[in-house]
Amino acid sequence: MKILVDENMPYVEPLFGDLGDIIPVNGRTLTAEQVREADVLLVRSVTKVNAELLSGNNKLKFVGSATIGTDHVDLTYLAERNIPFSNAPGCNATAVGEFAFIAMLELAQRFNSPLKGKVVGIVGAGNTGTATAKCLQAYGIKVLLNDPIKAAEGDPRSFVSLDTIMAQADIISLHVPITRTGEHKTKHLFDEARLKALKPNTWLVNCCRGDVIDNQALIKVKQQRDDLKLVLDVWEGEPTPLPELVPLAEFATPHIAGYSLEGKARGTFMLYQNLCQLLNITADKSLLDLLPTFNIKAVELATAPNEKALLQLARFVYDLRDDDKMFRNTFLNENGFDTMRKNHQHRREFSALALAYDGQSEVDWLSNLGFSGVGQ
Ligand SMILES: NC(=O)c1ccc[n+]([C@@H]2O[C@H](COP(=O)([O-])OP(=O)(O)OC[C@H]3O[C@@H](n4cnc5c(N)ncnc54)[C@H](O)[C@@H]3O)[C@@H](O)[C@H]2O)c1
Ligand SMILES: O=C(O)[C@H](O)[C@H](O)COP(=O)(O)O
Repeated sequence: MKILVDENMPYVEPLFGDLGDIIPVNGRTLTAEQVREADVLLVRSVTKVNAELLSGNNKLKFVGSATIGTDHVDLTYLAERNIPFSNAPGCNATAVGEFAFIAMLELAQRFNSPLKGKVVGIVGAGNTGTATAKCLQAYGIKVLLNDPIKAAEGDPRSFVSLDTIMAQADIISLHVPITRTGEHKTKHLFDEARLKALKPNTWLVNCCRGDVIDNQALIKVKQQRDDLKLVLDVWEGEPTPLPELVPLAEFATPHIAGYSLEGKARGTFMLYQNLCQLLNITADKSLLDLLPTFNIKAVELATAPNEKALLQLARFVYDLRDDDKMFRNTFLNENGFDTMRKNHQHRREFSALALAYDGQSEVDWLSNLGFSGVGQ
């Protein structure tokens, strides 16, 4: 069996090695010719999976995408051809939630404006929005959720309108899929008018899809409003963001909010489980065996951490400043955006770090945030 795999998908060899021949490919430049003989195709978000790519292949048994988003896949075409497909919903939700939370802590430190006491509006209350809210609520932050689709479906959480978020939130974090049609379309949800209407000193975080914000309008508005602070992980026109926009963001990264080792491993593992099910094979590998041990065994806390100390703990797990610096220095190089994504592998999730502390009840919120071993 020929298994064609995006070269940026980790842990493929230990999971799929027994199932067939693994052929790594560049997902961004993948051609129909390369795909012609594949039995299985495993992609990430940079591969457009459509008739143009697949019409020359008549033996494909499975297409998997190790991602949450499916906007790069023509699902109708796959269904018409009866090619089984699965993505990996939720695989990197914790990574995105922690990324957004850490970015907010970093902004708070940089501008000497504590996160504690602020109100955060989450637009899109699915997997990644909920993971972000979980971190914020563990830390005692008031969260407002906007998701008209979930509200209509009867989700029992409280929801508010986007206008309420615009009026009340100090920080807005975006977690919607990109949709271009329909009542709730998200393309340019934040257009020039909405960007101009952001209340003074708003922090805007985008780690969903670049074109949820009109990037040209963002440049225009930000150039007139120094009070707005931006965290941008995703960009219109990836892999070539508008060069004028990058310096206007406080933190800028190349679509790696979901790139924790755990998140990436989970994505590949979910596809492994789905393919095994399809082939009627027992999935006997374990996700835990894939991850390396973390290089810090445990951190002993003398007292419950204040916000500055919390940021220090978070930086042990993931120092966003490193990625921001590297991105600014390399994004204009040839293939700079993709090279940084390809080589990205140092980041862990809070659960990788064990904390030791005597008086457990005072720091329950740290275990709610996701850290391990609190109070042991
Ligand atoms: N930067 C990254 O590395 C990264 C990682 C994972 C996911 N993503 C992106 O983030 C998106 C969201 O991921 P998720 O796992 O939370 O998806 P999800 O499907 O679990 O949740 C998305 C939510 O957005 C809601 N929604 C849709 N349109 C809306 C609108 N107009 N206003 C408010 N809410 C709306 C939906 O009802 C849904 O609940 C993905 O589609 C993907 O594009 C990016
Ligand atoms: O939708 C997703 O899951 C993310 O956007 C994904 O993590 C992006 O990473 P890629 O698949 O491009 O490596």
